[in-house]
Amino acid sequence: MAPSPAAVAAAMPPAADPEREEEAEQQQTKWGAALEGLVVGSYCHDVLLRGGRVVGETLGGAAAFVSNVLDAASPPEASFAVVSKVGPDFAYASAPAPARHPSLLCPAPTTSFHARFSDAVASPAAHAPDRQLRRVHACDPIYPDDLPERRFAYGLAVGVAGEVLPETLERMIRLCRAVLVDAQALIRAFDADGGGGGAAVRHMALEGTPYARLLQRVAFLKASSEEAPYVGVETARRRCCVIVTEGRDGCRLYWEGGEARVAPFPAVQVDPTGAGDSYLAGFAVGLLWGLSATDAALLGNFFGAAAVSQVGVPTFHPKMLQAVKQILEDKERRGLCASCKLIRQLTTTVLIFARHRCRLHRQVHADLKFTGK
Ligand SMILES: Nc1ncnc2c1ncn2[C@@H]1O[C@H](COP(=O)(O)OP(=O)(O)O)[C@@H](O)[C@H]1O
Ligand SMILES: O=P([O-])([O-])O[C@@H]1[C@@H](O)[C@H](O)[C@@H](O)[C@H](O)[C@@H]1O
Repeated sequence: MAPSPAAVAAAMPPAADPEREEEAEQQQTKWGAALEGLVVGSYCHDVLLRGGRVVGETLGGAAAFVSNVLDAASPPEASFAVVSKVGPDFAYASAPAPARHPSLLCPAPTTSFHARFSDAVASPAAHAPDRQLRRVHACDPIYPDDLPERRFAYGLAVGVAGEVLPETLERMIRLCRAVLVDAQALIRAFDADGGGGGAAVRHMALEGTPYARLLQRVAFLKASSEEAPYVGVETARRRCCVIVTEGRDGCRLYWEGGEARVAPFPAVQVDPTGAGDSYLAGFAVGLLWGLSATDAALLGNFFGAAAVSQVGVPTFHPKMLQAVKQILEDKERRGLCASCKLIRQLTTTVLIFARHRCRLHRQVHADLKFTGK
């Protein structure tokens, strides 16, 4: 029987609790000197197109969005390493939105995607696919030997172009105490170049892949509502806790014997790219701060909403981050764990910073000449 989300969340080591120092020390001896995470997945180049016209070119790849949130909101004692591969053409090693965590350099070109957005003003259905992806270049896969030879507190398998091989995921599971996986790393297939500029991205059933047998050793599997049918939620929830993100409707958690819906935060969607990635990182950060899985999902929704409010890898206002960290620290110190309180506090933060975000939108729009939805 799959463990409950509470049991799985407990597998993820929260930041130091002074009352549990001895236990923390023992865990650290077993799982490495620090509360260190391992992020595996390649950075990429994203080209955003609307009506056949390029409206934005940005740093992409789940690893970029994930490390952005981990850098911004992890507890002070938590760190992480990124294993990512890029080619000599990689454009964002020192650009204004840099890939701060170094990557392994390969002779192959950097993975790149073209995302085609429809001209529709707004999609009427919350779960309708909002973009068509084509993979234009694929860098080398990440092999088990590319991973550092040490233990990690947690791992995030966040490939975008099939680069996290089954044997690499297996190695992550061995090295990390708890592994969180984005389904997009496991179920993407790439149709041969049909002449339309790259390979169309489609999905295959998880059950038919070599990753399926590893699921029972994974803590959390996150899928978007578009990916969920390919994951097979009813089968997967018997092996691990499954999170289905539902765009502007928030998300749902499924485990064997239960499920929970977690409410979204308000956002003005500018560019949906990176919402799922930022969600997963926010969720992991929540667990590191010692939140329950459903409260951590709330933090996932918070960072997912922040991601859609900007083009490319989002910039967070330092005061907003300070406010969020204060909420998380208070919760830790005073043991406040009621979701409704967390919702109230985070919603207030969203509203306070909405004005700033609007200014930032205008600036980013002007910089990138992105036409918006
Ligand atoms: N328009 C939106 N308004 C508010 N939150 C959003 C919006 N779109 C996405 N999110 C947040 O980001 C999460 C991931 O978005 P989703 O679109 O489901 O994933 P993906 O980017 O993988 O398709 C959602 O669960 C939600 O928390
Ligand atoms: O939008 P999202 O699903 O969270 O994740 C996205 C991937 O699906 C896409 O392949 C990649 O090019 C983007 O940079 C981003 O990582």
